[in-house]
Amino acid sequence: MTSTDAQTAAHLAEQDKDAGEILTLEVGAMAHGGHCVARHDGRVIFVRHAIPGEIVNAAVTAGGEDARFWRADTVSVVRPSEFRRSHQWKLADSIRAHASGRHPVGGAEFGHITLEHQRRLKAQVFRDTMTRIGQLNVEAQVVGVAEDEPTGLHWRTRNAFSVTSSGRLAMNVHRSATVVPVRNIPLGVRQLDALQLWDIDFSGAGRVEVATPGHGEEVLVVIFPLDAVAANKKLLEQHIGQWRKRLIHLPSKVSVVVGLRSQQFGPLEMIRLRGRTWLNEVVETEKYGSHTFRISGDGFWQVHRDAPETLVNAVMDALDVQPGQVIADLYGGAGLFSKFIADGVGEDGVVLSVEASPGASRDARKNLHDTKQAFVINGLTDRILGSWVQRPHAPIAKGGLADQRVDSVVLDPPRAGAGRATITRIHQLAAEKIVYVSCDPASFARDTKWLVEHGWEIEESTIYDLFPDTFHMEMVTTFRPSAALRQSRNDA
Ligand SMILES: C[S@@+](CC[C@H](N)C(=O)[O-])C[C@H]1O[C@@H](n2cnc3c(N)ncnc32)[C@H](O)[C@@H]1O
Repeated sequence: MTSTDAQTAAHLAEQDKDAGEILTLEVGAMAHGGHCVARHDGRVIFVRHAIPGEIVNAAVTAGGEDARFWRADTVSVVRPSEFRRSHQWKLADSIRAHASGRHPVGGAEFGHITLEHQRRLKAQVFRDTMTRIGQLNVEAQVVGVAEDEPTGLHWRTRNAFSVTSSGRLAMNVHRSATVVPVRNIPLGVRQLDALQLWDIDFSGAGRVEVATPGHGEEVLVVIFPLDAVAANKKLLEQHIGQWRKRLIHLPSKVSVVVGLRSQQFGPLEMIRLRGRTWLNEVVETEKYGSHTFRISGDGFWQVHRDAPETLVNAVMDALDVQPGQVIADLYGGAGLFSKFIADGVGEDGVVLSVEASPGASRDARKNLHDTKQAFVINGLTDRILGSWVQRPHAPIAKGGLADQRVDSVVLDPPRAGAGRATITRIHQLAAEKIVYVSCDPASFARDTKWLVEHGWEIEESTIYDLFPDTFHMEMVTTFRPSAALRQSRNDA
């Protein structure tokens, strides 16, 4: 143990009586979540900021006699991997952070690994997760975005910040409420750093979200007040007055709103401080044309600057849309896929875009208003599917399918996946094809297992590296009915 490692042990032990012990570990495979699996005295330890095959000194960050497993952060490397490089972001670099007596911020846990090897590890994590949870052997290739820098930096168009007690933008330490002020975001698009939001005092805010589209100059800043501020009208007004003054010097293309939300999926009340409550996102593809989308302050949008184009191409290629088809776009957001699918099915076809958030559904209605074949249905996927399955003869506006059969289903659920009930209902639609867009291998593996139990087979699966320098990945997978499922449908 070096003297720096000893300092690390001391500062960790101050915060958690079980933590702080420095262990020398030979680390094994990368697991889902961005940590390598190691063993010490018969105990499993999840080690972050390491690379499979390395020997590292790691400081225990969560321990305890009764814990099923411990967690540890690499603080120095005894035998480095040939794929190790110096971390791209000082505040997220575990080795430099612990050497200066603090924890690294979360969000760039693969920054110490060469981009090529990050992608190999993502393929391995996907394969292992599919075997362990999905009980299936699936190989998928990892495809990067062609324009990505070899460093894996400068791609995030959506960035969320905590706020320090003195009002500065900050990032959270992994699994912790501890915040670290930031003065740049290396993973963010360059336009974000240029705004210098770090110099602004956001006192009174609990969170600040910044949307900086990959293509264009518009920016939307959403300030979420602390609960105590949101609950006190006079205090809120005071802070709004201060934020308005402090943000006055920002370029004219920067819109700022205050966001107040009372419940998940409830509408976001937006108080406009300057500019608009939404921005435009332009999606240009060579094969499927271009569209502009209006995205409000609380609306979901794919995070990598080139993710919308990449996923539209992948989903449209997988669907192979034909004129006149009926296609369900579940978890449809602001209508990204629905808009391109609507072009493909044409006026004789139907697109059913299902989305739970009222704000995103409002955006979807605006984005799809000139396509009469597209219907935006606001509600929970599970409930809408239940209604389609039970009342297929009812008109679409009354919760039915107007007697039409769904040809293909696209689903792009949040990280938690779709869940068993929703998967069963999707199966009951008896479509010819399911295209599943997933950002989480574990929930995807679980949902796949249920689809396979219902008789579906994977035709093709591709992993898109839309989150470089992090452990996250995006999968697009096409499922087809197996021969047995087809037979049982014919027999029915
Ligand atoms: C990963 S995003 C995908 C959005 C869209 N496909 C896109 O690419 O822009 C998931 C979306 O599902 C919505 N959502 C989450 N849970 C839902 C549910 N149970 N039913 C319907 N929509 C849901 C979220 O509001 C979000 O817009």
